[in-house]
Amino acid sequence: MSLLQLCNVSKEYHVKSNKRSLLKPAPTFKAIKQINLSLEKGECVGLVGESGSGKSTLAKLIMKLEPITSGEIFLESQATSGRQLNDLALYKRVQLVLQDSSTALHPKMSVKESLLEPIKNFFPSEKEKWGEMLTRVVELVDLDVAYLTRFPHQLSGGQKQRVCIAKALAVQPEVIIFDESIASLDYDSQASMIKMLKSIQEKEQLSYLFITHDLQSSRELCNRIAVMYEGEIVEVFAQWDVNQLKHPYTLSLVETLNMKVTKEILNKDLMGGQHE
Ligand SMILES: Nc1ncnc2c1ncn2[C@@H]1O[C@H](COP(=O)(O)OP(=O)(O)OP(=O)(O)O)[C@@H](O)[C@H]1O
Repeated sequence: MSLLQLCNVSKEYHVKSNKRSLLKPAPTFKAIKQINLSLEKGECVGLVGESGSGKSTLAKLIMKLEPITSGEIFLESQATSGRQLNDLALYKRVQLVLQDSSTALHPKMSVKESLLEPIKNFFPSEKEKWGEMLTRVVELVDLDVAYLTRFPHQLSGGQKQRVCIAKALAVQPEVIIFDESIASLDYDSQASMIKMLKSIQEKEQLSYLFITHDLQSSRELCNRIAVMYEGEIVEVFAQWDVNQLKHPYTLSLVETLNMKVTKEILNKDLMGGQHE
């Protein structure tokens, strides 16, 4: 069985309606429709889709931040729903890194305090190793030790994001879900972040679910890409071969990406020309 497996997962939200009748059931909106998806050990799966397609909802369902309407999510062979797996046991194995590091970090906690928090919570009986665990995550995310005494407002967006990733790594999970975690960074910072995430993944044999609306970043990082459209996974692919892609939305994404890449190459050529 896969490390993480989603089987026929659906999520419906109740919709507020002015014309509610007591005789009819409250109207619902299907945000996630019968999704099947697996993540193997050491694999990175990209979840790509337009805004509102249901990517974050899926992350929330995996993290049990919202209840599933139907279907089941398994961590190895264990169902995560109900009381079968408590929240702490789930968070020990699966961590979520969000886009907005400002809300994820306590403004009055130094970087060191923020990083020690998950270490103390998840390894309470290993006090003698806390220092070692802290050094390990700081090194993994390539964060200068000088930043340990700083507070979030004294860090750049990229540095804050590194702290958030270090916090997730501190738990020593098996799976990390990145929900648009690098989307707010500029192009160069995104590129160095991707390189770092790739190296961490290889070193730690981690599995990633990388949620993004940017196909370029997932192309560099992911083994497989699952494309979401209106609450459904419409295509999963591993080969970047346009001839093998079927869904019109995937094709339009790849076309936009190719246009972007061509534009970047042209821009680079132009810049090169100017320097000569
Ligand atoms: N708590 C909620 N109640 C009702 N509808 C919701 C709720 N949360 C999300 N939705 C709806 O579910 C759909 C999917 O939302 P979701 O946030 O998962 O999309 P997304 O693909 O992550 O979008 P984005 O890329 O913009 O973050 C949207 O139409 C959204 O309005």
